[in-house]
Amino acid sequence: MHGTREVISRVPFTIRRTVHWGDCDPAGIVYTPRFLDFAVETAEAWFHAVTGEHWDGIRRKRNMGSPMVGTTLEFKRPLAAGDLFDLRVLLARIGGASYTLDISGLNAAGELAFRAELTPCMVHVEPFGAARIPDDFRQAMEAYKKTCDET
Ligand SMILES: CC(C)(COP(=O)(O)OP(=O)(O)OC[C@H]1O[C@@H](n2cnc3c(N)ncnc32)[C@H](O)[C@@H]1OP(=O)(O)O)[C@@H](O)C(=O)NCCC(=O)NCCSC(=O)c1cc(O)c2ccccc2c1O
Repeated sequence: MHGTREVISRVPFTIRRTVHWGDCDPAGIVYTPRFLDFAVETAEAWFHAVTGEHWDGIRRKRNMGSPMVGTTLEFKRPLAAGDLFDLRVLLARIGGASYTLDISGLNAAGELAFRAELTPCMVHVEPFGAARIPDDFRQAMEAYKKTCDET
């Protein structure tokens, strides 16, 4: 397949992606900062799929944002140009203002290539500050987490 990105599962939310030439360093394997891009792009798509709202929509309609307050990355196996890999999203925690996504990068053999934990925090833009996750988003996240936990 020469595709770039496609959603292959809604629960758990999973994106299949190709490693592009431009994702790689001169050694031909994915360059470290690209992994954070992969994870954040996936978090953006997950948020839209689960809440029905795009990040830009929360700014325009609710005067809110969702900046990251914490990230961790672990690298287990290299990915090379041309490789297909999956980004699978589990919702590890739903807090007051923040929540934590556990994103696994799985190679074509289904092995863990990398893992990212991302913690976005809901904020009000004006005046700027942390905000409780809105009830409709919270309900959607809880339903997603419950379905994943049961699967
Ligand atoms: C976001 C802040 C304003 C929060 O400040 P405050 O002091 O009020 O924070 P609290 O201590 O009360 O914590 C709130 C909440 O976050 C959890 N938390 C805080 N730090 C961490 C951490 N290091 N790891 C994990 N979790 C953390 C804390 O436990 C609380 O959670 P509860 O669930 O218990 O309520 C302030 O921190 C701030 O302004 N930070 C800077 C944010 C930033 O610049 N991020 C980096 C790049 S910007 C970005 O990523 C981004 C920006 C946007 O505008 C977006 C808009 C829309 C979508 C995505 C965006 C985006 O990704």
